[in-house]
Amino acid sequence: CSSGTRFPNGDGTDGEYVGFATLPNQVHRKSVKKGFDFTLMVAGESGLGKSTLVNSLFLTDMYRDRKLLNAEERITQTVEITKHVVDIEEKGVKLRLTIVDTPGFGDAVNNTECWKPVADYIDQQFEQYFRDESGLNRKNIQDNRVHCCIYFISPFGHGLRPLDVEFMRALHQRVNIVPVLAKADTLTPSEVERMKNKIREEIDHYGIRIYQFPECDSDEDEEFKLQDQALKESIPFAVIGSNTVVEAKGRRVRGRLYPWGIVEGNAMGGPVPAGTGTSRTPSPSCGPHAGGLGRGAGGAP
Ligand SMILES: Nc1nc2c(ncn2[C@@H]2O[C@H](COP(=O)(O)OP(=O)(O)OP(=O)(O)O)[C@@H](O)[C@H]2O)c(=O)[nH]1
Repeated sequence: CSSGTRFPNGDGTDGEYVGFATLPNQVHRKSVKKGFDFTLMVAGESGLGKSTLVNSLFLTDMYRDRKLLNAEERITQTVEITKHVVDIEEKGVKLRLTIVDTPGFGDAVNNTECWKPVADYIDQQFEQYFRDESGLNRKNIQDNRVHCCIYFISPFGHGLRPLDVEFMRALHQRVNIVPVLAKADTLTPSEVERMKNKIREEIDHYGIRIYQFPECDSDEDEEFKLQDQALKESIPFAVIGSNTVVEAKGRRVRGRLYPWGIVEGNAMGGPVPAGTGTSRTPSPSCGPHAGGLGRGAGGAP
């Protein structure tokens, strides 16, 4: 027995079916029309390339308000929590993406509770959303809750620093943390692997709860399952950011130009040998495979 009804068209043919079976379609249509809100936060020690990566991820100059000459110079130190909003549309689906850039910590003489302003900011957004949801006008609530925090870990240490542990432990109950190994172009592939292992061990050891990717559906095909597995195993992702566009083999790419070659900073390319060295570029740099292969036969810095 079905509760649905088929409304006939004017010409006597069967019309649109209306019943609860159409609910998923209705919800889908409504959500697509309304668009989605997503807020991404970047946090971590000062100078690890947070602002740069945000800029390179979205292929835009999110810091154009900073009054300096060009994009590279405009990335100056972030001294307060700043918010940038971009409206993105892909195949008719709208996304209002908010990036929250937080001041890097570690510069001050006393770094005690340096995580506090960030934790307070996240709490305030929750409280605002809760207030809006409890209010009368619930139709047009702006969701500013922080959905994800990309946490930058220094490539220059030997794993997590005490401040990293403190910071992530202060945030892990509040937000989904995705740890990344910053400036991966400064490490060789084996160094990247070693650092990743160390960081994974320490995350476990200190009981830090990072974001867990959802389980893959059992009916997915094998290739997808393997990709999914590789993605999960490559956490913390190694990342490389760049604000400058460089030319490599006739292609203009966002990358970092070194005396021995180019490290491509976008999630797009394969190897782009440049100059006389046999350097290679990681591909893709913003994803799990970013291995930081910047050092070529031309010599390390
Ligand atoms: N080698 C290398 N350098 C990078 C990378 N990303 C950024 N940089 C450089 O690192 C410096 C600091 O970058 P920012 O993006 O300002 O760093 P931040 O983490 O936002 O710094 P704060 O504003 O102090 O929090 C700049 O000179 C960047 O050009 C990277 O992937 N590799």
